[in-house]
Amino acid sequence: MSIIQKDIPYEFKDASLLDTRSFIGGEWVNGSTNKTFAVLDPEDDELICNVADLTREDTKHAIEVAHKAFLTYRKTPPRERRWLIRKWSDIIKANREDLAAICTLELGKPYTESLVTVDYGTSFLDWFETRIESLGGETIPAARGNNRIVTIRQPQGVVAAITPWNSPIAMITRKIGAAIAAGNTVVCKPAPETPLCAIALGKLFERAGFPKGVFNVVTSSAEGSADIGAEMCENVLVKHLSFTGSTPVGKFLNGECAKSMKRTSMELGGNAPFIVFEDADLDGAAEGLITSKFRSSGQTCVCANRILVHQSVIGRFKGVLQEKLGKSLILGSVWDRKTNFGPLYSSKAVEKVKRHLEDAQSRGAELIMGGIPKSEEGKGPNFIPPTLLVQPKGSASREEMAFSKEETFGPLATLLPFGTEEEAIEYSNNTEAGLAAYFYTQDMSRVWRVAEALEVGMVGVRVGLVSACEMPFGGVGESGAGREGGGSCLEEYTEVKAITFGL
Ligand SMILES: NC(=O)c1ccc[n+]([C@@H]2O[C@H](COP(=O)([O-])OP(=O)(O)OC[C@H]3O[C@@H](n4cnc5c(N)ncnc54)[C@H](O)[C@@H]3O)[C@@H](O)[C@H]2O)c1
Ligand SMILES: O=CCCC(=O)O
Repeated sequence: MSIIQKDIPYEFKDASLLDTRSFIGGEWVNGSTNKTFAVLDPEDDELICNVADLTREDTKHAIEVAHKAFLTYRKTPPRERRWLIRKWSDIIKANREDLAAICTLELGKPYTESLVTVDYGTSFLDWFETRIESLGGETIPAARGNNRIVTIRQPQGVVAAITPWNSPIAMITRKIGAAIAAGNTVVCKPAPETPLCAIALGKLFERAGFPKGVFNVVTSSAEGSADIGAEMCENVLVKHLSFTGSTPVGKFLNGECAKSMKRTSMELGGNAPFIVFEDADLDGAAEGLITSKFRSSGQTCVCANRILVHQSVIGRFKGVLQEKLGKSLILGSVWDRKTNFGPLYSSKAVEKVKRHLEDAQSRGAELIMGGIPKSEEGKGPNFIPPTLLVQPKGSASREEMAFSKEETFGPLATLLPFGTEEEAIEYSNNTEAGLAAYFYTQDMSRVWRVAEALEVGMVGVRVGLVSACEMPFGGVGESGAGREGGGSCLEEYTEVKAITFGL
């Protein structure tokens, strides 16, 4: 019997991937209190199912189980770990469509886009697999002639992972895959809005043949998350907290972990500038902006948020963008294969976009297309169409606009005119965040100058998408610390041990 309490236009090939229980030590459990929390469909806010709401005690148990598993899993030879990661990836690929459907159901992401998300998620596992056997140390010439120094890399132990709703497959494979590939065990708390993808990944993990307790999923309600986070930060068996989510929560958890000097990886919020210089290819820049701004309906940490267009081309750029927006974004049911633009994940998200839109308009920005639909014309309670505004030259200071100070996390693009390169860089860097930045120019010396001047972890030059498993993903400033993916992806989850030999 399906756990889904509503009708959806999709038939699962393997309905056993859908479960409402947590996964601890290879067992599927309801938690000590048998309490549950509701998971809603963002397309209509209807109930999908009720999922096990675990407690701090349950989390403590999961950490102990993961620790016990670590004591043997850490000895698993690299080649064996490699085959296990490969098998997990292959099994996910074989269940690609069902997993995408689960993502569509709980995140409201259009089905075709969810397929891309599954592929993005498995790309990390495939990448980690290639790195496992070369995760070695170094030989260091010793100043004392009768000494020899070598380093080895060892896994850390239990890694606690906390993940967000906005990318419920890739944010799990990106951190958990790396931790497990490096020989650690994991307890993961997925976001309360999207626990079903994490549960399904647990089911597929189980089938890959890993020892019990290597990957554990602890589901919890929004109200219970702080308690689970407290256990993860305070339990001495946890050696590393890997968090992806908002900056305020990340700062808090980082502070808690500092009390026991736990290692942390913090992938936090962004506020990406997107600059179109006067010599840019406007077609390419408009396409890049659509990708960067409207991917996942604007709900990614690397989405363009502050869009600067040189004052001499802003009129032409607006026209090109408007035309391309009308052609490339297809709104409709998230189950329709043609749809590539869906609702926001919740009414909370709608409220924020509305606040940013009203704020921009109150400061003089002109609405060109989109806007908040009236309830009778909307495609569901959480739907906002691609919305474009232009700030006329000379009106209120752009630094005061709400989106200049915090990420909108929605499909709202306000074009801001600028005059000089220095002005564009100054505005771009005028934020506590520092995750991604994008710019379009044809001038090679400007490419280097601007790329070096932007205070961020990732720069896109003439591209609207930088995310890729082989690129080190992460930010500076309040966007976090540490990198996921890229060349040092597994090193993040190891400790270096130096061994000095006397001859
Ligand atoms: N830098 C990146 O790689 C990256 C990737 C995706 C999302 N993000 C950021 O994530 C944010 C959106 O995600 P969100 O709204 O789910 O963020 P959030 O911080 O509200 O929640 C993230 C996770 O933390 C949990 N959580 C919340 N309070 C907690 C606490 N006190 N203790 C323990 N866990 C707690 C939530 O339940 C969820 O699982 C955006 O700011 C976005 O930019 C960053
Ligand atoms: O939202 C943040 C992650 C999205 C990505 O990896 O591109």
